[in-house]
Amino acid sequence: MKRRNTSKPDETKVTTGKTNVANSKSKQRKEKKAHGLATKNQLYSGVRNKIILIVGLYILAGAGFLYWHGMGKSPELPPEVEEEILGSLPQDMKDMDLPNVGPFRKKASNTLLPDNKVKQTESSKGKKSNKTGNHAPVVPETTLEETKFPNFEQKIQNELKVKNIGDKTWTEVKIRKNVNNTNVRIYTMDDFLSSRECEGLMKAHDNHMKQHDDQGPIICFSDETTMGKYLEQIKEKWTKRISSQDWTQGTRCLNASVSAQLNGKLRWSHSTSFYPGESPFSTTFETRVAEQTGLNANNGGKFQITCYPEGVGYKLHTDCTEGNTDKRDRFATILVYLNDVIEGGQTQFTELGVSITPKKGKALVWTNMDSEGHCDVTSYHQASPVIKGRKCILQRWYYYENFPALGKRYPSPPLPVRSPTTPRVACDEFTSGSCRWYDEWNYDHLIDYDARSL
Ligand SMILES: O=C(O)CCC(=O)C(=O)O
Ligand SMILES: [Fe+2]
Repeated sequence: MKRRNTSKPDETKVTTGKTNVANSKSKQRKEKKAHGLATKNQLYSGVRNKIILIVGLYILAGAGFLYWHGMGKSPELPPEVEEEILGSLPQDMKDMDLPNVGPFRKKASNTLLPDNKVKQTESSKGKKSNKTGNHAPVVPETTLEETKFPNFEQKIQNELKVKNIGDKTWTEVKIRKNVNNTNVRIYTMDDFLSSRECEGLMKAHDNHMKQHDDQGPIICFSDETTMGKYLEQIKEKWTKRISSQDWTQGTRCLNASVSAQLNGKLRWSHSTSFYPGESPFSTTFETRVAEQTGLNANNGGKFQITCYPEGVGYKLHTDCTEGNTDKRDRFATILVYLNDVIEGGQTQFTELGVSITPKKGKALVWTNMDSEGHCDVTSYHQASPVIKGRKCILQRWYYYENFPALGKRYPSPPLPVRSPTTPRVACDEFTSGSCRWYDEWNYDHLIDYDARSL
């Protein structure tokens, strides 16, 4: 654009010169010369333009040909990527042939939930860490019969051993803060996922979200105080006082009608989950992870795609449970950025002074626990809010000690009563813009579930 503007005045000058020199022979000669030059220039530029046009057409035709023949496709990813990744995701776990795991095992739902109100959240006080991610593992009871999973193999994942393959190399991220002792190791690798894989995953997530378009979520809060803080933040748009009838009994979730009124007023990120074996991509990914990080596929849980809009981040948390005694906990996390973010959205390890900027295809892998299976609190991290653009990531958590139901879809809890496609929004640990929308339900919002884990 700029070039065209600067060259245009020069052309005008030549034309003006031509008309003003008509009476002088020398000027006429100059004029002829100038005219000749202009004609030659026109001729040259005509030829040049033609060449550019022909070369351009060839390039276009070549690109089209290559595209048609599948060049540039990542060999690992099948063509209908969004179908492959998420197309077959079951929306409802009712039909799945899974053992009855979790807190509902062998219990009728009427014996499960006491006549509790959300106010009664003493149970949550008993939690070891109130900053553990709301997606913290929901570990089914140990009595789960292993015979139901004949191929289950007990494995311990107590180390992260990154390996460079070809020109794909890991860089160890330097810890910038003085910490006395940390077991956290952080590595990054560019282009861990190809462009096509990243785009495919985002597209799959977006398409999956569209299926929920007409289904407003049910909104759950970790407790009433937290809810108060969120509502305070939107006080210009929300004046209603929440009373006990506004909750679904036995849960920390608002009922469907109040949730619907709140919908669109709070902001949140969106997560889509898929499980090992539900798509060819899951196998491609876990094989690549195993080869390049030593993280054993059998110790991996679900896969989670999360997209954050502007203004949304994710609270400061650990992926493992602080003070854990149970080693069925998240030893390591792998996170791949699926797109570039214009501004904001860094993954920040606050105790370690580390901040990673999202970059399409880049993987970030780190340890959350020590080699004995204790959660390391120096692994606290947060997603800083996206300032401009959108941020999408793929995450998978690898457990220190695996268990039979790891990486399997759990049967959904019966409460709140909802349609099979009703999503859930979890707002906890108040930090501006830390709510998350989930396409599946776990047990975190059930008062009784917390009480059981006391
Ligand atoms: O989005 C990020 O950068 C971090 C997300 C995260 O830590 C999590 O979801 O557990
Ligand atoms: Fe995390």
